[in-house]
Amino acid sequence: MSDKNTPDIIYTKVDEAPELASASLLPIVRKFAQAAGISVGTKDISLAGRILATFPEALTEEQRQSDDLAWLGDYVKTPQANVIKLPNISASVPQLVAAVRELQGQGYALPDYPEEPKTDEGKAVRAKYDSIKGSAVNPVLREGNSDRRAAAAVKKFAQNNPHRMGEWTADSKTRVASMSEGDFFSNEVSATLPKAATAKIVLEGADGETVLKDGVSYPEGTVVDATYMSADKLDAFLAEEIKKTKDEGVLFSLHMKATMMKVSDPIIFGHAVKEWLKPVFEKYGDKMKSLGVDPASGMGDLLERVKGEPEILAAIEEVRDQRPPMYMVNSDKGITNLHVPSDVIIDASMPALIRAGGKGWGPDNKEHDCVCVIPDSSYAPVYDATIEYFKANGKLNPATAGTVQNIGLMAQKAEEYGSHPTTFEIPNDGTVKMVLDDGTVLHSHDVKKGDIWRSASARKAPIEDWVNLAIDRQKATGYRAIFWLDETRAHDAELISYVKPILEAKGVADKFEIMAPREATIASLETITKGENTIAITGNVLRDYLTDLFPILELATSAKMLSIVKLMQGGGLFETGAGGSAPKHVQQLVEENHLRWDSLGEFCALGESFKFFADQTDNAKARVLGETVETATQGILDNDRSPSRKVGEPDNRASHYWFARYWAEALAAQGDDTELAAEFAPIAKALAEGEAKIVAELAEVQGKPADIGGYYHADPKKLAAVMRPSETLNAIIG
Ligand SMILES: NC(=O)C1=CN([C@@H]2O[C@H](COP(=O)(O)OP(=O)(O)OC[C@H]3O[C@@H](n4cnc5c(N)ncnc54)[C@H](OP(=O)(O)O)[C@@H]3O)[C@@H](O)[C@H]2O)C=CC1
Ligand SMILES: O=C(O)CCC(=O)C(=O)O
Ligand SMILES: [Mg+2]
Repeated sequence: MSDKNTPDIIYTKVDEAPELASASLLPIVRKFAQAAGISVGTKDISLAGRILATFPEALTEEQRQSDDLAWLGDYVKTPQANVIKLPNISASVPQLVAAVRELQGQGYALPDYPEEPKTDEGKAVRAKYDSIKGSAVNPVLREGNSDRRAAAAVKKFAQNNPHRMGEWTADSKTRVASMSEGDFFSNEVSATLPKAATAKIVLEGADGETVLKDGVSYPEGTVVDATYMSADKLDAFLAEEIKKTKDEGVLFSLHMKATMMKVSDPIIFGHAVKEWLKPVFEKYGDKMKSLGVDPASGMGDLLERVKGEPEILAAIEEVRDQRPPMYMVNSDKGITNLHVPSDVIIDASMPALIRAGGKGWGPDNKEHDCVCVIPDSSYAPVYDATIEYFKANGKLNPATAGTVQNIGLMAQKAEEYGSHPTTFEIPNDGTVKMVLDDGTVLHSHDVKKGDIWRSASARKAPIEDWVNLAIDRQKATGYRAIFWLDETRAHDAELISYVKPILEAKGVADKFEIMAPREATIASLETITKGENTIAITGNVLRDYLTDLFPILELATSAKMLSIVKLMQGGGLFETGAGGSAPKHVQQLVEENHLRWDSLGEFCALGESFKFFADQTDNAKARVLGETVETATQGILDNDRSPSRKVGEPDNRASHYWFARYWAEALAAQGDDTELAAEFAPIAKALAEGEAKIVAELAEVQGKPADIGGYYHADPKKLAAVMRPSETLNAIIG
């Protein structure tokens, strides 16, 4: 736990593009922070780091690694917590397996990921790996609710420099398809617990009672939901949509969140793989099972396992001809939507498609309209309404559009994103019951084998904190404020029972509207189309979806978002942007030594973190650092120093040079702290004088492959060499 040796600010060590960027940015941050006596430490929450921390018994003394995630999980519950959280990989099974292989290849004697463990030992290893899988980091750190918005300067920049938007036309065939019955939305029941309780989840079937989960405890006032998705209805829906898509002559696409919804969504993804290849599974199902095929791991894994089976491969080819063309992840490499469950992630994929005018890439390497299959209908109406709005009104104009900010209920594993431990693929027909310790049957559903049943919950303290945060933000901005809650949905109705009395008690009920997601989407689009602003006050899933959707439409990317998590115990967690770890960017760096990652999210978080530190500790220098970070960020925008997407043009590393330079110049120019001004004047001068040389040194390395010594577990020396190629800059930063 934290003690006097705990660094003042924790900067997380993560994966993929943001970790590459850190190799260049962090030395700069440390140098500047040091001048104010602020230490910046790192904690490793990367996928590889978490794997190594989980298997100390398999490693040598030198190879062992501390469990930094567990440490951070405690630290975020302390009032002094100050964490800059970069995006990390939420691993699907294929990614987890690849990371283990890479580490084994580097000499770490880790056990293989057991596909179908039979022994107790195998099952224990599997359970450990499963705890690393999916979204295993964010829910642990997010001990507060979410406040995501574009900083005023960022929004202004986007309006003055509008990005390209694809055209929307009324005759677009793009549409959203969701289940109309049998899904999580239709089957949901919800109740608020009048007193603290412990629950047991059981399945009563023909051969007695099976305990699915015991000892789930909830404090008083928790909203507890239960629901299920019918496997039969899901399959029928998928079959129907595959057929309709073929008739409509557009691309078939499936959009899931298999990372964050790590139990339910890979299963649903697996149903889609099975339905797509139905004739193959009917004929060769047993053979494929014996080869270890698990549809939930995707078509990529499946093809790898059947590559020695010409008959099965021929059958797969034959099916392809009967199917509609599929939305592609990489049409050059033949990677489809159904290859890997974590390749197409709904929060990023749907906005990108919408921004492109409803287009996705087909197998012919051309853009086409798409059917967007989002099986559960709880949140699909947001995308459906957006698409219909643009079909009717044409694309959004980023030069004039207002902004949609978000206040999201997130703390303490709120709602669906905390439901993995209480999600089950039902083993036999029967009745699932949620039974409280006083014998009350809280919820009950008749289910069939293969149905996906889950319970989600939201606690009282986070809900109240969320409503109060919304009241604060509305007061600070005066914007139109909408709670995206559907009074006809069981869970939302319970939340509304919390929301209304708080608004009334505070005398602000007239400042807020409550609308179902579809109506709220239309109202928000109408508001921003007029150039006005609105705050979307949402649950956890819509927090995630909307903070990619609106930024991608308004700013071209969610990487530039300010993303603050005001921790409920007083600390601050500063997320860097609202997007992910951009795997494609790593490929580009490795192939042509160009990193197009934009660190604007890091810059925004850094400024907030310094200012928060200043407030907590009365460290006036920290405030100056925070304010000058903002000036530097503004300089990056005003002077167009953000990274380019193309090799040969300034990239992430060059943007860091400019960030350091503008930051040093701002520190040298300010009058609040003469010591800092004196210290940074010569640094600013050296950076300015070295400009031509530094820019040339950074440009020179591009265009050739770069070796970083690993994808999931890069070699720190090689990484530093690649990411800090300018001797002149390094000499100044040290
Ligand atoms: N907070 C967190 O920890 C989060 C983690 N993730 C994880 O990230 C991984 C990838 O997720 P995915 O859904 O593909 O989402 P990403 O946001 O990583 O990728 C979508 C696209 O957005 C663009 N992009 C995102 N961030 C930046 C940036 N800083 N600078 C420039 N462009 C950017 C890139 O577009 P282009 O390629 O066109 O340049 C990128 O390909 C997954 O493992 C996921 O689990 C996802 C979301 C949040
Ligand atoms: O934790 C994850 O897997 C993704 C988180 C995410 O997408 C978000 O918070 O915006
Ligand atoms: Mg997201």
